[in-house]
Amino acid sequence: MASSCHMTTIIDLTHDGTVLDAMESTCNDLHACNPHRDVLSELSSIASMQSEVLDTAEQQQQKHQQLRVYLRVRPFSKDEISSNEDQGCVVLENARTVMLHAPKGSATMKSSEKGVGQAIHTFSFSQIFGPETKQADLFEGTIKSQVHDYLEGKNALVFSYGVTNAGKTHTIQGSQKDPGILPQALDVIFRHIKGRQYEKMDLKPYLGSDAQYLGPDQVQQERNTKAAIFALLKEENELPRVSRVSSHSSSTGSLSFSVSYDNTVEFVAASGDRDRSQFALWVSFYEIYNESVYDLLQASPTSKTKRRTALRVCEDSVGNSYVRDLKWINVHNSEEACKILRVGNKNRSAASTKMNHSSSRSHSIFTIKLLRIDGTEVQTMSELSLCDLAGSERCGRTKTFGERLKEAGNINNSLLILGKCIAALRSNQSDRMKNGYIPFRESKLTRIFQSIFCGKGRASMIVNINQCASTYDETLHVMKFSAIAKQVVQLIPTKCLESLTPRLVGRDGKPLLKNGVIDDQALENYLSEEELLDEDEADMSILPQEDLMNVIENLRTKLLAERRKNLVQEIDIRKEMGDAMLQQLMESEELRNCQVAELKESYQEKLENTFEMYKDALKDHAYQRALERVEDDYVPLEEFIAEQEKVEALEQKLSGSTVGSSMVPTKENSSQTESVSQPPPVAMQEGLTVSAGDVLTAVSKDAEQRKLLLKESAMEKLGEQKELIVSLQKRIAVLNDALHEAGERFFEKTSEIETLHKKLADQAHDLESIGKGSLEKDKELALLKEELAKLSQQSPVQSKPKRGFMANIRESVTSPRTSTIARTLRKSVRTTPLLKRPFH
Ligand SMILES: Nc1ncnc2c1ncn2[C@@H]1O[C@H](COP(=O)(O)OP(=O)(O)OP(=O)(O)O)[C@@H](O)[C@H]1O
Repeated sequence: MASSCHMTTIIDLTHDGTVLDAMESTCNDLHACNPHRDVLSELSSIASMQSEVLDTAEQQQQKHQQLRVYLRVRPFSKDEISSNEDQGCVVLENARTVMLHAPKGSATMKSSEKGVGQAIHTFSFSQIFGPETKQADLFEGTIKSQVHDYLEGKNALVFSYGVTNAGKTHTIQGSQKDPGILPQALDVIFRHIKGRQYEKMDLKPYLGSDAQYLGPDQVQQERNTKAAIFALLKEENELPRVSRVSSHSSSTGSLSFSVSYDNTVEFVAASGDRDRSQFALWVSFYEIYNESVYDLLQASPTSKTKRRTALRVCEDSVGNSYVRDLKWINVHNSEEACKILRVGNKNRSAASTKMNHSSSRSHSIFTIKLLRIDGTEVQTMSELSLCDLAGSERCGRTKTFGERLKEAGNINNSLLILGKCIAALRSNQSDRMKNGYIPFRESKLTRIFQSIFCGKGRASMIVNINQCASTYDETLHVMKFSAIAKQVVQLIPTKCLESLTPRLVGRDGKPLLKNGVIDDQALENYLSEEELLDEDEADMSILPQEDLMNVIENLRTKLLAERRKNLVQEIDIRKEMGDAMLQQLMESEELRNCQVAELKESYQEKLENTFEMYKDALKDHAYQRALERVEDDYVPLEEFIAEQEKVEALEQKLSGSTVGSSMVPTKENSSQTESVSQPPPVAMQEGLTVSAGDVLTAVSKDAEQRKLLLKESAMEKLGEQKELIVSLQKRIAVLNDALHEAGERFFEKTSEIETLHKKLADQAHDLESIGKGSLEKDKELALLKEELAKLSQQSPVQSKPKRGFMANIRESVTSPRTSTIARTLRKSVRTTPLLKRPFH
């Protein structure tokens, strides 16, 4: 089997020894499949810190306070079984360990087959709840202790996390027969405060952690608001009822909860010493969609054009975040609370339908604030929030575009920031010296629950998964995220509870209560929330003036320091950027110079070669011409020497005959003489009477003359050749100049050619559009022709003039255009090879 040859990753975060390796492998795998790589670097750092063994007492305590992360596995639906989703991907090893086997075809399996990542992963949780787990058991095993702490005045936050359709809402809200942890918690709370309810409705949660005293008119206003909200359900004519026989039940209208959980007795017993206290319960229900907060108790506008009002997240004077203008409704029993839940669900689905998005794309938060009141004094105020997170699937899978992409981005972003905060918290906790930045303010979700993560309450997470093979990769991603979340240790200082005592504030920022008695003067000065809230972000106006001045002074100092820091940073950045730009400019300048030099060199070489070629050609030509001229009159030297020798021989012969007797030339001799010296001496022709001495003299004179003639002609030719050479040299110089000039012109022409290239491209483009236009015109013409043909058929009398008309159209529409195009085409055809011809 393929999976057997792949390595198994054990991510057992409860055993210190294995943590390091496990986290590292988690991070590696996340790198392979998770787009949020920056979180992962932070997560890797957690892994390294985990290597420290938790064995001191303090660390042991921390271990107990680790963020509790539970796993709930949803059972298969019938459809899923029939579509072969059950491929044994999720195997529960024991109550704390689960093994994930990548199915065939999943990205994880493909990666592991390529040698990246593993096909089998093991994860451990605080507790695992299998598919058969009952809702009551889940409540018992998960948030029961948190609800207990809540009743004692501590804050609690529960996240329900997982991909869409994994069972998050089922876990929180449940169904009619199977109520989730929220109705069960409400049931427990109301059973706890039964008979001790503060009925007056005049003490209400205010800002982040304070309480507000309401005047009679304001109380009336609260009643009206509550009635108006409940009225939204009246049309459905469902009366919620709580029936408790052997089990406890509550209703949310269409959701009629039957709560079988019955462990509230222990809570009541535990708080027996506080019997004198009374309790007021206020609830709110809101959602965070696309990084905007919307009150789910505010009916969404019916008009399509009207938008829902987004609420602002603010901080009070002690840094507690709260949603400004959020509706808080005083509820007296589970039914009322569940009605609120139902109204919220209704508004949520109405808004999502109107906006054309699935409600699972928003985070919904149901908050219950419990005020413990002694007389007229609010002793404690605790908060229980149940947060049903949006589906955790990523963009790639959902194939989102436009608004959906933004939405998916925001969902992923808030979950990413949640992950970042968790990682940063863990990192800071591991290294006491470290005080790293925790990006709470980067998403609405983390900003609202910042105080809980910072020790003002306990958080837990219920991770929901389905076992479907088709969603395996997403499920693995969810598991890895939760493995990291489980590493967060929540340090909750015991002193923190004292600071939770809510204050009632007046106009001057002083508490309305003095020693447990309402200060009438302060009450008179009491301003409405609207008047107090000048600032959007932090409601500083509720502070005493002195404190306010201090705060302002502090802020001013901080601002100055921050500005200075910014200025220095800006200067540094500017300098850095300037240097970088200068460097870049210099580099590009150098590159350009090199290119120019190279180009110059290559052209110079080409020019020199061309020049040499021309020079050689000219020399050759000049030489040939000179040779041609000389050839006509040229007497070869050998011939000349042979002639001279003959003359000399003749001279010798003649001198011989002068010494002996008078020489009578024989026929032979005369013919010899004739052949040797031409023309023969006149005396010889005249008769044999001429003496030999005279003949000799005449012959030698003739030879002398011939010599002189030859010499003169040779000298003449030499002079001519010299002149020719000089003139050729001059011509070469002229040609040199011309070549230089040609070189320069070549550069000019090259740039011109480039421009022409561009023009040509433009013209080709124009031509194309003209061509298109021409086609259209042709079509029109064809239509016209058709119409004309039809018309001519209809009225034969007019056929002659129509033909002429058509011919005109053809001539005026077709010919000029065709000729223009043809001309342009011809031109471009002629131009192209010219431009392409290389320069020699
Ligand atoms: N433990 C369970 N037992 C039986 N049915 C369950 C369980 N968990 C979920 N379901 C059913 O599975 C379906 C999907 O559950 P649910 O709507 O809670 O998923 P979800 O994660 O909240 O989805 P979304 O993100 O779309 O809100 C519902 O029909 C629900 O009734």
